[in-house]
Amino acid sequence: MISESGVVREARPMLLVVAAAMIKGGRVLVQQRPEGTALAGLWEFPGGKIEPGETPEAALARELDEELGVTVDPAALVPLTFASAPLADRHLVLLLYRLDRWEGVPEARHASALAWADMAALRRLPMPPADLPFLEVLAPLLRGEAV
Ligand SMILES: Nc1nc2c([nH]c(=O)n2[C@@H]2O[C@H](COP(=O)(O)OP(=O)(O)OP(=O)(O)O)[C@@H](O)[C@H]2O)c(=O)[nH]1
Repeated sequence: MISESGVVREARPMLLVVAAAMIKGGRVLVQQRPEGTALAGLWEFPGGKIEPGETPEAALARELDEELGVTVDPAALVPLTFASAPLADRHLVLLLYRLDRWEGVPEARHASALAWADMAALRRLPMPPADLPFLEVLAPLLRGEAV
C-alpha cells in the first residue's frame, strides 16, 4: 500500500519470531513442524513468537525450554542474522541467534523430530522459505570458521 506521502506501507500485521541456531561439532539442530500446524513437515530452527513484555532473548530462552527442555542463559544468545518476508496474512520478521552453550540434552517436546544437520544435510531438508537465506550465513559456522 502506498500512502499519500509516497511511503510504502505494510498492511499486514507483523509477526515477530525468534529462533536459535544451536551449533555443536559442525552441526546445527533443526526440528520438524508437527502435523496440524502451519508449514507442517518442514524443518526449522527451534523458537517461536515473542510474547508481549518479553525481550527477544527472554522469549527465545523460554521457547528453547518449552520445545527442547534445555536451559539457556539469555546472555549466551548471539544475534546472527534475520529474515523479513510475507507469511500468510502477516509479515514475518524472524530473528536468528547463534547459540553454542546450553544445559540439558535437547528432546522433541513439540516437534515431530529433531536432527543435528551438517551443511550437506541442511541443504537437503525442506525448510520454510524465510529460512533459506540463513543457510549461507550458517555455512562458515558449520565449517568451524569464525565469523
Ligand atoms: N520457530 C521458527 N519459526 C519459523 C521459522 N521459519 C519460519 O518461517 N517460522 C515461522 O514463524 C512462526 C513461528 O510460530 P510458532 O507457531 O512456531 O510459534 P510459537 O512456538 O510461539 O507457537 P504457538 O502459537 O503454538 O505458541 C510460524 O509461522 C513458523 O512457520 C524457524 O526457523 N523457526
